[in-house]
Amino acid sequence: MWVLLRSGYPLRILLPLRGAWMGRRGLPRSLAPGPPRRRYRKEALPALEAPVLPVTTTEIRQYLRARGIPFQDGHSCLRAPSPFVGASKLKHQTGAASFSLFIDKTTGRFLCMTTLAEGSWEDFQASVEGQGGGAREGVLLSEAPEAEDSEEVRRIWDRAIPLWELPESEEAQLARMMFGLTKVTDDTLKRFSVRYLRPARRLVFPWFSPGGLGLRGLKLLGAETQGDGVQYMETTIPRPGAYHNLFGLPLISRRDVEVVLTSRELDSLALNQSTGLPTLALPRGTACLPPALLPYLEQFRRVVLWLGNDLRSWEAAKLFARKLNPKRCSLVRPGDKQPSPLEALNQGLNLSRILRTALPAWHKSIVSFRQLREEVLGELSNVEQAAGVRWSRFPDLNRLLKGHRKGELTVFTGPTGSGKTTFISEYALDLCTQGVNTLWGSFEISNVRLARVMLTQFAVGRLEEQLDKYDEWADRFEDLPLYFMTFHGQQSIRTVIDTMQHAVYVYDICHVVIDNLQFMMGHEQLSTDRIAAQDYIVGAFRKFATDSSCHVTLVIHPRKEDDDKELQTASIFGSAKASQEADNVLILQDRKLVTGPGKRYLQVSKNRFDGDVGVFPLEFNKSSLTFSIPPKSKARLKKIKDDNGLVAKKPSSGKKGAMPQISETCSNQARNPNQPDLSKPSR
Ligand SMILES: Nc1ncnc2c1ncn2[C@@H]1O[C@H](COP(=O)(O)OP(=O)(O)OP(=O)(O)O)[C@@H](O)[C@H]1O
Repeated sequence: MWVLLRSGYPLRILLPLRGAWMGRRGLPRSLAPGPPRRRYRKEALPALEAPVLPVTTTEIRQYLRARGIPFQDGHSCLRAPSPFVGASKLKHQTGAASFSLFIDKTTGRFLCMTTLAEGSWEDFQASVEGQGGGAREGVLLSEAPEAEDSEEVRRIWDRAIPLWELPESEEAQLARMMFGLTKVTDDTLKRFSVRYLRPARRLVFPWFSPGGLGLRGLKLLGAETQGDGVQYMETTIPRPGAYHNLFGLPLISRRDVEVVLTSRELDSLALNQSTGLPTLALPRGTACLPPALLPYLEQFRRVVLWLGNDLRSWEAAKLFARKLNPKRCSLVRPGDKQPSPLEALNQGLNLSRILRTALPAWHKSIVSFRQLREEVLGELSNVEQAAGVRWSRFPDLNRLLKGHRKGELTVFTGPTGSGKTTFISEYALDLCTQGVNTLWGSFEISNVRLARVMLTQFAVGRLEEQLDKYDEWADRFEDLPLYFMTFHGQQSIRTVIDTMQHAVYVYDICHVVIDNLQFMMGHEQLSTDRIAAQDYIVGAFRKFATDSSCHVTLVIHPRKEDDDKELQTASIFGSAKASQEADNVLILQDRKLVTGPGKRYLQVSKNRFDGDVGVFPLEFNKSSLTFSIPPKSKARLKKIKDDNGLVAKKPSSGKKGAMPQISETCSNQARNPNQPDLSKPSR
């Protein structure tokens, strides 16, 4: 089901389907709603062919002033009287309550807190100008819970019971141990209305509609021991993309001016119990902070983010603070003495004291080492995490690049028709399956074709021969945090960057793939114009990557060279700017060193992170369209050039004309325990 967002931006999202989730995610079939069902909803609105220019805060203000609508400036939203509240009701609202419409300063999307009507900036304008009938009913484009979901929610909620009411105390003890709740009191569980679903052994966290309008959804949490630790599994109704529960909201009073944000419901329980402070848990943890939640956080003058105990949580906290307005945010830094709130409670630490160590998120333009020293220590003591997300299908890429890091620019090139799109699709899919929110800009091939390639790679096999499995794979695929720009053909760089910025704000995108740069070059005839245009575009992507803390992978065609020559960094079309600006340069080589049909090798010719460069072979599998080498055939990996098996440090990488550096062997590499079994779905 492809639903177009009416945001004015050419973005399409893949929405996960419901129906199959229960059995699939481990709940007993007795509770599952039967066989997978597909429900198609008509597209809310026709596709927008031409992208609409994004709205700015200044334009929103000007519009409100021109229409005589009073407004107040907030942290991330503007507040105004809601046109969706009837005149009679409005009369009863006084003070701040009468300004119940929240307009997101970045996107112009609005939410009326009284009627829960929501929509885009264009919808708001249409309503003000007397054409917005739908919004007045409070259902405009809002995700009203579907009847089937409501039934499911009700059925599960009714079957779940409070933990302390479990008849067998042994069972209750076991459940508390599994979820680390031994120190969380019944009182706390009661306050937050947490229940337990016995047959599925899941904790159940409710999502109540604001204003006491009933139960809107649920999150079910399972726990399994894994080695020394516990692995948690989450399921939400509705699906994650529509599950906008700020857990703990009913306990917040209008007068609260401080809040602690956590990434898990369990952490909120621990924090609230030991500090008595208002706490809210984000619905999807560190994965994203949907702007739809921002209006609910406007009332707080101070927001403390305590998201977890790893570097990823720390990165997420910094990103979320940008959206919330860094000036009101403080961040609890992960560390030995500062684990997650629940762990802190269980270790008998003083949570209030930890909160007092929270660092301000806002930095002046000039900082001293004093402000950076903790951050540097964090990176040094978490070397693995600082190296980024590791590929599960490409251990050789991990060996050379160490991982995929935010804020970097990767330039990728290879001969025409060599399989660049096919490779980069699998490289990005691999990261996406590990929770890296990804945005694709495919200007050459249509999104349908690209999605087909990706789905084949995801399923690691030809789906045309097993259409009965299509729904199962497509359902899993839809759950990935994957978005596509709907551009096709030539586009202006400004429009593309605007769309990327919008996607970072709305979907917390961490990786953008642009295939390929030539589609932003316009129609300059002279080669000097073309080179200048390319330099400008590369500079714009570089700046975006740094400013947005987002990784950009940019495909660039090589310049025309002799067919039998290998490509090098200098073969990238244009001046040396692309390779200078890039943090990583990857080249898909298809000649000379490896021969035979389907054989390619990937060369890392620049690596700014730690300088390791080298090459490794890729074997194309025509039926699954994958390049990743199945673990079993690793022994077949060839030593390509290097005689001593050492990794070369970059002597001249990134410089014009740099030659491929010494390669390395990779035959006996241990399998990453996190690497999914490619014969099975990864989730
Ligand atoms: N190693 C390979 N061996 C044989 N066929 C391949 C290989 N890699 C990709 N292909 C196939 O070749 C075709 C072109 O691949 P792809 O579009 O990925 O190339 P590209 O380098 O991106 O092309 P372009 O230069 O036009 O952008 C696809 O049908 C793909 O399945």
